[in-house]
Amino acid sequence: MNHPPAIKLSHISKIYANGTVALKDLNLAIPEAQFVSLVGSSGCGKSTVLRLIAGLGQMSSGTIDWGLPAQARKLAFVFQDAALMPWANVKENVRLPLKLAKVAVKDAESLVEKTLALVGLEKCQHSYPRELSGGMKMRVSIARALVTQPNILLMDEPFGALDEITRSKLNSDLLDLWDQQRWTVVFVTHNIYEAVYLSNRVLVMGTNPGRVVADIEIAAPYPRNDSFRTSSVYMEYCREVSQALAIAMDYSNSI
Ligand SMILES: Nc1ncnc2c1ncn2[C@@H]1O[C@H](COP(=O)(O)OP(=O)(O)OP(=O)(O)O)[C@@H](O)[C@H]1O
Repeated sequence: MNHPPAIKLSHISKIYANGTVALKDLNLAIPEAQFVSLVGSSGCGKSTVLRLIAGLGQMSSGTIDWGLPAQARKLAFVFQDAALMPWANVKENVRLPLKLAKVAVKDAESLVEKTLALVGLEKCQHSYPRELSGGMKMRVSIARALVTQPNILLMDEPFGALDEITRSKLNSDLLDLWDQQRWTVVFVTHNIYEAVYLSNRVLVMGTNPGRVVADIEIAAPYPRNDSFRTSSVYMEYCREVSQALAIAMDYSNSI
């Protein structure tokens, strides 16, 4: 049976108030439970796409259609900056969205505990953000998104500020979680290696105006692990994405 896509963007354009044409006639269909990365040079409109999907801003034209009706759709957003509340400990930070959504205390408690365990934060649940490394802060930020039990996860360069080893560990942990939970993920990154490692599909965007110029399926099976990272198949996909990116940049520079 053919399911409708979880998210379908049709003929999306976005012109900001200052006249910047961030997106023009962007079309994109993301099936349910797919892990999709958006890569592209700075300013090509990756974050704009995520923000429009999240409903944070209005499109100038075009439509977004959803596989799930509004009441069943649960989106969560993870930003590069973990933006934790400094006065609250890890557990309180993770509980915050449930508090805002007025979830009953007992239900919230069990959801928070389950989520802390899921992302490996039980041991530091009483720590404050100032006591955490960048990687741990990002785990808290991911936990704060997952505690709402999303079915669509939007991630805007979540690991962009982390060192390579921490990024690589968080990539593996995120993929393990996705394997269990199968949210639909739209992941923005500048890092080709990260995009190929994580994704079912890598979409390369071109600039001026922002649009999708290449749609590359990463057909390697999951679960993926370090042996995938060191395989020739992986390197071949990285090369393919890198070439598509170079073509997109050349084209953008020539117009
Ligand atoms: N609020 C805004 N007002 C005016 N222009 C904006 C606004 N937000 C983004 N832009 C412009 O729209 C274009 C796309 O921006 P966007 O942040 O979506 O790109 P990006 O690909 O995510 O960039 P980066 O990789 O640097 O984060 C850029 O030219 C940017 O300067």
